[in-house]
Amino acid sequence: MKSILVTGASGQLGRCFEKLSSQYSQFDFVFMSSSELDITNKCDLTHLFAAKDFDYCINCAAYTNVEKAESEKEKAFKVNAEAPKILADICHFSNTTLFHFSTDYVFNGNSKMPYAEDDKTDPINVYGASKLKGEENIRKSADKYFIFRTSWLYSEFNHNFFNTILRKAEEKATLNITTAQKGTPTNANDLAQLVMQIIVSENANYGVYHFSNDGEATWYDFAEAILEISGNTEVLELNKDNSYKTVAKRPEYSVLSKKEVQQNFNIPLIHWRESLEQLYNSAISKKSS
Ligand SMILES: NC(=O)C1=CN([C@@H]2O[C@H](COP(=O)(O)OP(=O)(O)OC[C@H]3O[C@@H](n4cnc5c(N)ncnc54)[C@H](O)[C@@H]3O)[C@@H](O)[C@H]2O)C=CC1
Repeated sequence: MKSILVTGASGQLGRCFEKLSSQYSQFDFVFMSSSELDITNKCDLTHLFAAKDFDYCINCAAYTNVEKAESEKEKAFKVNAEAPKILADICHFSNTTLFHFSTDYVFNGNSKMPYAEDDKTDPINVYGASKLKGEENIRKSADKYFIFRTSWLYSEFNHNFFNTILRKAEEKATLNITTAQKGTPTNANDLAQLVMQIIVSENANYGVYHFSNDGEATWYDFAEAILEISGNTEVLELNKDNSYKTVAKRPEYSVLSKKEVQQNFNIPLIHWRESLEQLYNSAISKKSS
C-alpha cells in the first residue's frame, strides 16, 4: 500500500486532505499537525523518514500570516523557505514525491492579464518573498516535486475569509470590504482533489503550476457572493472600501493562468462562484439544517 505523509495537517488545506482521505482507502495516510511534526526540525524529519517509507509527502505546513510576516521575517523564512529545503532534500534521498504549495503573492500585481508560471516573480511583501525562496529551494534540491501556486484559499475549515463573512452575517455586522485587489477565490477542497487525482493517476509531469478556481473577483465581490449564496444580503450592510490599510502590501492583480495545469492534468476548471455555492450547499447549509 502506498503511503502519504501530510504535514501541517490541522491547517485549512491539511484538513481538506483529511476529509478527502476517506475516499482513498487504497492509501496509507499519515497526518501530522505542527505539534506532532515541526517541519523546521531536520532531526525529527530524518527520523520519521528513516522509520517509514513515504511514497508522497504533501506539505501543507506554512507560515501564513501575511501581516505578521512583515515583523517576523526570520520566522516566515524559516518555515516557508528553509523547511521546504530540508523536506526536499529528505524527499529526494528517500525517493518520495513532494507536493508543495506557494502563492499568487510571488508576483508584484502590476500585470493586467493572468500570470503564467514563467512570468517574472517580484514579491512585494515578506510572506511572498519567503514563499518564493521556498520554491527556489525545492527546485534546486528535488526532482520529483509539484509546486502549486494558489490564491485566496477558503474552505469550511479554520479561520478564512469565507468563515469570517458567515460569522459577521450572524453578528449582523456592517462590513467594509476592499475592491482594491483582484484575484481568484479558491476552494481548498478543489486543490486537495487535484493533488489526489495526480497521485492516483501516477502523473509524473513534475514542476511548478498555477491552480485556482476560474474567473476573477475583488474581495468585495467575494463577500457579496458569500452573502448572496447564504441568503444573508438583507442581514448586514456591505460597503465598498478602499481606504483599508494593511501592514503588508498586496498585489493589485494576482489572477493566475491555469493553462498549464489544464493541459498537464486534464482537469475541468470550476468557476469560483460555482465552487463556493457547492461548498456552501454541501458543508454549511447541511450542517445548520
Ligand atoms: N490561505 C491562503 O489564502 C493561501 C495559502 N497558500 C498556501 O497554501 C498552503 C496551505 O495554506 P492554509 O492551509 O490555508 O494555511 P494554514 O495557516 O491554515 O495552515 C498552515 C499550517 O501549518 C502549520 N505550521 C506552521 N509552522 C509549522 C511548522 N514549523 N511545522 C509544521 N507545521 C507548521 C500551522 O500550524 C497550520 O496548521 C500554504 O503553503 C500557504 O502558503 C497560498 C495562497 C493563498
